[in-house]
Amino acid sequence: MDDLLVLYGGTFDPIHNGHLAIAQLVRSTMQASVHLMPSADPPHRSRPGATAAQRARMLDLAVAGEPGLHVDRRELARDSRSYTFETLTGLREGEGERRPVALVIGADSFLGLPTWHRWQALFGLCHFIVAERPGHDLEAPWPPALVSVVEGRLTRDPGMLRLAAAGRILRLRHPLRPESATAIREAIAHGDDIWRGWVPPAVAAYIERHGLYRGEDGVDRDAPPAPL
Ligand SMILES: Nc1ncnc2c1ncn2[C@@H]1O[C@H](COP(=O)(O)OP(=O)(O)OP(=O)(O)O)[C@@H](O)[C@H]1O
Ligand SMILES: O=C(O)c1ccc[n+]([C@@H]2O[C@H](COP(=O)([O-])O)[C@@H](O)[C@H]2O)c1
Repeated sequence: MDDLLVLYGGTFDPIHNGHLAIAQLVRSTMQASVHLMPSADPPHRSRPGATAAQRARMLDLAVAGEPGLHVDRRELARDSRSYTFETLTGLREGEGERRPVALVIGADSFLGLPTWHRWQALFGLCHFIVAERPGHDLEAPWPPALVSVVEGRLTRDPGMLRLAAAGRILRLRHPLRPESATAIREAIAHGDDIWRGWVPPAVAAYIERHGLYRGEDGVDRDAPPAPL
């Protein structure tokens, strides 16, 4: 069987130290590279405060000098909303059916899985690696739809994710990470410097240089377009 491919999808608007800590933990737990995969600008909901190109550039800066962490731009090649089902279906066309593929998601995303496009089919396409997150208790009762599909899939053994191509759910145990991209954007918009400690220094410098997240909706519309 081919080696495990680990993807960590997100808006990353911007990437923060919580994302990075989880990516590092997954790298060491799974003994595998982790590919951070920014989603495209969604056309049908409020757009991110930074463009897709800027969000991907901040990811590049965050993983520079981090062996085993990479940026995967496959969702940026499409100009429509990136449904994970479509991303993984496309990936399977290239990688085949047998390669183990795992998707890293936080507890909030996991508990909301039944709202995702063709979510039940995802278990035929990938494993899930679930990170705990403050305010989203994985011990509390789960949505009933999730319970019925998840049954028999949960594992605490990372090795299980290499024994099949898809379908397992690995729960990570780790110290909770309080960072959130919303809190970062809000702090910047309010002129509060606290956010600087929540992102890697190179990302903080990029945000400042490009005047990101200063406007009401996170976009500084008066700023001249800055080169990436
Ligand atoms: N502090 C955290 N702890 C655990 N998981 C996290 C944390 N922050 C983000 N994640 C997970 O990482 C993935 C990508 O997150 P995303 O880019 O949406 O960041 P976010 O901080 O949740 O952003 P926002 O506040 O804009 O919703 C999601 O699955 C999310 O659950
Ligand atoms: O496919 C879907 O319906 C779907 C719905 C919500 C989120 N996702 C994916 O989940 C990941 C985290 O999303 P977000 O919005 O929390 O950054 C990201 O890769 C999204 O593309 C996917």
